[in-house]
Amino acid sequence: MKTAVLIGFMGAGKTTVGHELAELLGLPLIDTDKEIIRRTGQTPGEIFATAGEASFRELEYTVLRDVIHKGGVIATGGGIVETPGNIQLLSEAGVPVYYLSGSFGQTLERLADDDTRPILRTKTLLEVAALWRSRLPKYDAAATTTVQTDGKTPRDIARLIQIAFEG
Ligand SMILES: Nc1ncnc2c1ncn2[C@@H]1O[C@H](COP(=O)(O)OP(=O)(O)OP(=O)(O)O)[C@@H](O)[C@H]1O
Ligand SMILES: O=C(O)C1=C[C@@H](O)[C@@H](O)[C@H](O)C1
Ligand SMILES: [Mg+2]
Repeated sequence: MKTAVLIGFMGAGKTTVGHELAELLGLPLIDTDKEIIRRTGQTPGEIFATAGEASFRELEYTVLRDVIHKGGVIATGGGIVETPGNIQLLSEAGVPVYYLSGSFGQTLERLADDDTRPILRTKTLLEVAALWRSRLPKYDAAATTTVQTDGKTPRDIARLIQIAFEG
């Protein structure tokens, strides 16, 4: 079965676009955050608060390693590029990796009323901006294709990816 991976910052739309893309491609959707919840019974927020971020990153690596060869649309967590082992898994698998790239303002605006991201709950805006700056080159390096998302609906974005994927 074919595989397409979505990466990008929190709020980029990986989960939302992932649903649309999976439907368009007729593939299952695997969301690494949801898979972690399924396996542990805890949300990312709960794991960050109890076991800590390092434990969450280990779980995230294990999930990506387990699913990368299964086939399907893989919507990753925003911090997937923080673990070098994940970058290696993606590059060794040789699968297309789509980076959902938008402006800082539009991306974070989508999460204004959302308190489920532990990183946004515990960091100041300046710290989130610093995280954004430090992550952009990592998304760029891990991606095989960058998709601009500002002003586009999730369906539009999924269609653009479908065209690139079916090439
Ligand atoms: N292109 C878009 N246009 C408008 N709203 C969007 C778009 N993409 C996502 N959203 C909205 O933004 C919010 C965050 O989207 P989503 O959960 O898909 O982000 P994510 O990239 O999966 O984030 P995370 O890294 O935290 O998992 C949701 O409320 C979603 O409906
Ligand atoms: O950007 C991040 O580091 C995160 C994004 C979410 O998808 C979750 O994976 C978790 O909240 C951490
Ligand atoms: Mg998501």
